[in-house]
Amino acid sequence: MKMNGSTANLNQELYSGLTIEGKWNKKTYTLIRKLGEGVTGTVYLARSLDGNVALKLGMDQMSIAQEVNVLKQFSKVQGKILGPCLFDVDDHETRVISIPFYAMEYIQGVNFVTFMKNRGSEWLFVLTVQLLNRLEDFHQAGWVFGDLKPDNIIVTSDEASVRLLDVGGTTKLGRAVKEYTEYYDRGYWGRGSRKAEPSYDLFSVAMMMIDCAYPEQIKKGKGDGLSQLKRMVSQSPLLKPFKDIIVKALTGEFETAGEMRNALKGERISRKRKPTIRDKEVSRNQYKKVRNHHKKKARLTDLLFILAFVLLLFILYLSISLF
Ligand SMILES: Nc1ncnc2c1ncn2[C@@H]1O[C@H](COP(=O)(O)OP(=O)(O)OP(=O)(O)O)[C@@H](O)[C@H]1O
Repeated sequence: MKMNGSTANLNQELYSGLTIEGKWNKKTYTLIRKLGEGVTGTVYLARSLDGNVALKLGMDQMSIAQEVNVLKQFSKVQGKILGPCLFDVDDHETRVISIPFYAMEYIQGVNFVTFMKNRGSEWLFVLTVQLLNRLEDFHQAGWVFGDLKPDNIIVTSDEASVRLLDVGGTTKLGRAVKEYTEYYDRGYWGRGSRKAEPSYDLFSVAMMMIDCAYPEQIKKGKGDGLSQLKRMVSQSPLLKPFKDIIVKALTGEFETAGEMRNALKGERISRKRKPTIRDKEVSRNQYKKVRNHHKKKARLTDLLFILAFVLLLFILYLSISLF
């Protein structure tokens, strides 16, 4: 990530251990450690009187205000968790500059792709379904997430649930996507426009699923991007069950996140119904067991029948010899 002049100035003013007090609301925050840095500012884990929070500090009043606006709008969407909760908005005054900041819910966990390391298709199914549910909430509230990438998708440490971070890229449906990362952008791969519509986010979901299957991001070749991506999808055992669904998301065939989620669920149901080689082996063994059991039973009945017959002959012989 490029660091501009103002981000460098900002970083000179901030360090772990520093306690800042908001100019207006007078709440204090002690910076614990840096969580990350984006184009619009730096995010710190900080301690407040109410517990730990994520504090985003920036140099540009306008971009911080825009992010705050988006977070405020999200909080109006009842009953849905769209982004992190917003707690406080204020300014930190130093001797030389004024640093606007906001405090939000600290979401603890690891990013989507890191979480998927050494995990199989079942986890990929569970997490992608959760992610699609989150995106569906966004779309239904009239937004496209836009800058969907592993860093912005956290799988929480407590209950492995998917949460979305960084509202900087969220764009109203129908407008041009505000912020994107080339690799996850369908325009870059020649697969459509940057118009904010659900299929824009679904392309990024497909790219992230591909990310989970390879240790490094794919380098885009010279030819047709789609053929290259399709090849990567078919070569991966992790992605095999979702192959057709990923390709559909790459080619914009799903209109909503719900459609993609239902396709994943449908695929899983049919996968469970199809007997696997192991299932077949188990039922073959069971069949052998039952057959042997029947054979043994038949042999015993034959033996009993012969014994009864011999006994009858013996009784007959005795009665003839006696009379
Ligand atoms: N609420 C939060 N809880 C936990 N970590 C967070 C939170 N918000 C941000 N982070 C961390 O801080 C990093 C920087 O976040 P930020 O939103 O500033 O920018 P970004 O997504 O990296 O980049 P850009 O500004 O270019 O979109 C994130 O990648 C994430 O690791």
